[in-house]
Amino acid sequence: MSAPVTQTGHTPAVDATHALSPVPSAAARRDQPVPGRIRYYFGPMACGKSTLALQIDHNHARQGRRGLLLVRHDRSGTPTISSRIGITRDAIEVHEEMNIQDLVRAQWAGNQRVDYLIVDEAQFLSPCQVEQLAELADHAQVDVYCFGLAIDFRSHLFPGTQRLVELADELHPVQVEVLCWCGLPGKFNARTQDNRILREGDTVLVADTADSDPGAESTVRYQVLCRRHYRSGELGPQAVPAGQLSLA
Ligand SMILES: Nc1ncnc2c1ncn2[C@@H]1O[C@H](COP(=O)(O)OP(=O)(O)O)[C@@H](O)[C@H]1O
Ligand SMILES: Cc1cn([C@H]2C[C@H](O)[C@@H](COP(=O)(O)O)O2)c(=O)[nH]c1=O
Repeated sequence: MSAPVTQTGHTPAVDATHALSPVPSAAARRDQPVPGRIRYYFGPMACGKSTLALQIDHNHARQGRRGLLLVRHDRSGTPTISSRIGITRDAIEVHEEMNIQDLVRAQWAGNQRVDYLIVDEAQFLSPCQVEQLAELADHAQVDVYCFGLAIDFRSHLFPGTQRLVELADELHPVQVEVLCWCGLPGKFNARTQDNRILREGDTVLVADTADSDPGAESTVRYQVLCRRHYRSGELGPQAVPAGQLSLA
């Protein structure tokens, strides 16, 4: 790009500070509260999101930080964050109309500080509730840890996930791979019934990857697949035995 030319035809001396307004000095910045960070940990079903949520809460709480555990539609049907690895904690159910800022304000009113929020099944938050998390991070310095699915059974972003992807400071794919029956890493959460993939239906349908009642007919469940097998609809030879390790 060439330098601007003035009306008199002279090229002005380049002023490196010309275009941008100055950021505050380091000393001035010390007076500014640092905003909280929003982190979104995402991955397919059963990759370990709830386990990670409880681990992060544990590590913060043991250092004296105060957090709130939030969840929407846990598989257990109760307001808990429940990990398939066996650990479970009570949580606050985020109802559809709940204002998360009001929830935190109610804690403040009871003289309880809130340093961080852990939100499991965050894909089910409304975009408006994600905005409320951003407000808490920016104006109340609350750190926000969200855990959830990226895509629904039709392979589209959940609305809550979309807003989180747009607003979060950090996006973290969970590292533990869930394998498709063919051995490739799976990313797609297929909704299945009677050994075939369902492509139509409500976005929200709480169910597990394991067959809760293998004897029963027509159980809706989920199966994690690679893209090729999600698109072709091939569910593999048969269900793989659920647990390889005993938690006894
Ligand atoms: N019996 C087991 N032995 C060891 N690890 C297990 C067992 N059952 C489940 N897990 C681990 O727990 C993960 C599922 O954790 P969970 O937090 O419930 O997942 P998500 O919240 O992503 O659905 C599995 O991917 C696996 O790594
Ligand atoms: C893909 C998909 C999933 N769900 C539900 C099914 C489970 O109850 C949760 C995900 O639980 P996990 O902790 O990640 O295993 O979400 C849904 O309602 N709609 C969907 O499209």
